[in-house]
Amino acid sequence: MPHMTAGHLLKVIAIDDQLRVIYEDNIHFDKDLPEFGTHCGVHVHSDKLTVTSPVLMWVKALDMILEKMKSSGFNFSHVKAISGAGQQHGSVYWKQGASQILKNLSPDLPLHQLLKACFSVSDSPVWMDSSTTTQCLSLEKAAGGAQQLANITGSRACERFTGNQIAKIYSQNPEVYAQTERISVVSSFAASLFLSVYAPIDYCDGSGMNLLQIHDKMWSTTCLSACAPGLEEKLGPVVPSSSVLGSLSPYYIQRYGFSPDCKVVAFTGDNPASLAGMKLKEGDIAISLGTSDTLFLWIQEPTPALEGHIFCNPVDSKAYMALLCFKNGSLMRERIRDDCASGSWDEFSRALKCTVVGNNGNLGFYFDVIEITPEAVGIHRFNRDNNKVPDFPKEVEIRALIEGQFMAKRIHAEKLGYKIMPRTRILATGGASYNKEILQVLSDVFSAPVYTIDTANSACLGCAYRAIHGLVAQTSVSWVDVVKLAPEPRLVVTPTAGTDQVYQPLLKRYEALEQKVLCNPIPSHLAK
Ligand SMILES: Nc1ncnc2c1ncn2[C@@H]1O[C@H](COP(=O)(O)OP(=O)(O)O)[C@@H](O)[C@H]1O
Ligand SMILES: O=C(CO)[C@@H](O)[C@H](O)COP(=O)(O)O
Repeated sequence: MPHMTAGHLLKVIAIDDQLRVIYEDNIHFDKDLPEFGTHCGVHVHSDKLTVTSPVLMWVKALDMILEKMKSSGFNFSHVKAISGAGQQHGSVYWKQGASQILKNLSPDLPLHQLLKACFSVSDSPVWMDSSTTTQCLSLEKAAGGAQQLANITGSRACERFTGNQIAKIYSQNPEVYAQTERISVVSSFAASLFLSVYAPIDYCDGSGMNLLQIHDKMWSTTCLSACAPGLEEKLGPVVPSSSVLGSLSPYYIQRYGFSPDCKVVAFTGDNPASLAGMKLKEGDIAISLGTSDTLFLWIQEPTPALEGHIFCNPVDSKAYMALLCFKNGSLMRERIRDDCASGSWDEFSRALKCTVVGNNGNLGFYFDVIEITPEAVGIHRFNRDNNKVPDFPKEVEIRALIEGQFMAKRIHAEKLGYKIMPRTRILATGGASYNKEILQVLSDVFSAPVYTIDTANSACLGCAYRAIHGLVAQTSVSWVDVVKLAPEPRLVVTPTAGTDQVYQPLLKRYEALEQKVLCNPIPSHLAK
């Protein structure tokens, strides 16, 4: 059961009926599709706030990965269902007439040639974009304030959320908006490619738009009309995340040999998909260390706040998930790795091993790009006396980065009401969860054991499980039954004895220093 997710890679996993992974591969946007000139899959524009990806790059990556599967001899005819995930909040703008082209795809040609003329916006805004502050302010005003908007949609207005991105396109280019017949999020866009008709947005990814009422799962008319006219029609319906959307398009049956019985199950966001892939239980805390770092929890009763987000739950339509997003994740770690560890993860890990827990009181904040949690930018280093210092020795810098990233996660999770208990398990995923030394710091800072699943690619795996769930969700088979054969998370590290005493005072200091960093004005060229 293949399925797709888009970060700076397009990935695929296929599993068999015992939930064993039988195929896994990816396309690296920068390396495999250099003609699009992206860095980490995106273009950062000169204002440093606008961040986009070429939509045709995503389409071509899908062509490439399917061709790779075909040449490796993958048997497409056995696939019963496809589901997938995409980075959250990013959006795709289909031009008037695109639905007709989509319906009549010739199996002789690759998708990127067939769909060339289908998009009214060729560079899709992605989750890293933070250029819509004006639109956020007016949306909060229209909803009766930031908290009120959070009560309705699960989040206060956020620059990257799709409603604000649409509002920006409408206000700057009303003619482009008028030429758009349908707006998809990245996940529903990918599902549309497999269906050859526009796919509905699922409840869960819909909750990352500042447009959906998370309680009754209907579009909010107040929010829609505050963003752009006629928006409901361009967004189409929303559906439960486990819905079967329809059968796979004949294009794939003829070109790759899929079965005509293969179903497409609703696609969703990458973080919700990870929640599914990790078999999260109540009380667990999931930390994804991907391009962005995210922390999420399964919750029953949503209490939206000004910080963090509440999304509908991807596997239980009565439940929710809470999420915190940290923008300076892997790319920040890579930058410090390149500056302080000659570009080698091994050298980076050695530095973590040879430095002491608590870093002798040295603390750092590392935000190359404007951070989401907390809202701050720049690199700020403090010695044990809380004095700002211009630099640290290389090993100290590496530990300060990793300890700082995890202290921020613990502090902000606790602000959301999360309490670390003796039975707390941290489930780690994403590219950096391959790194045991990084996970040891995570375990020490949280004073809790860290588990991983066999693939760091939990979003992809979660969608394979969701594909099976979609097929049986109409019957009485529950999610828990569907994933019962899936391997249990594996214990990787436990907290080093005595570290809690070291981190308790450091966490207090970090929280106080964070306030100082916030107070520093954001440089005017980066001001939101
Ligand atoms: N051994 C490692 N140590 C730390 N980070 C790593 C290691 N291997 C890969 N990574 C990081 O993982 C990131 C990719 O994570 P991934 O979860 O695949 O990304 P995405 O969020 O785009 O799906 C890379 O940017 C890289 O920095
Ligand atoms: O904006 C968020 C969550 O709110 C991000 O987590 C995106 O969903 C992008 O994910 P990655 O590319 O880091 O996987």
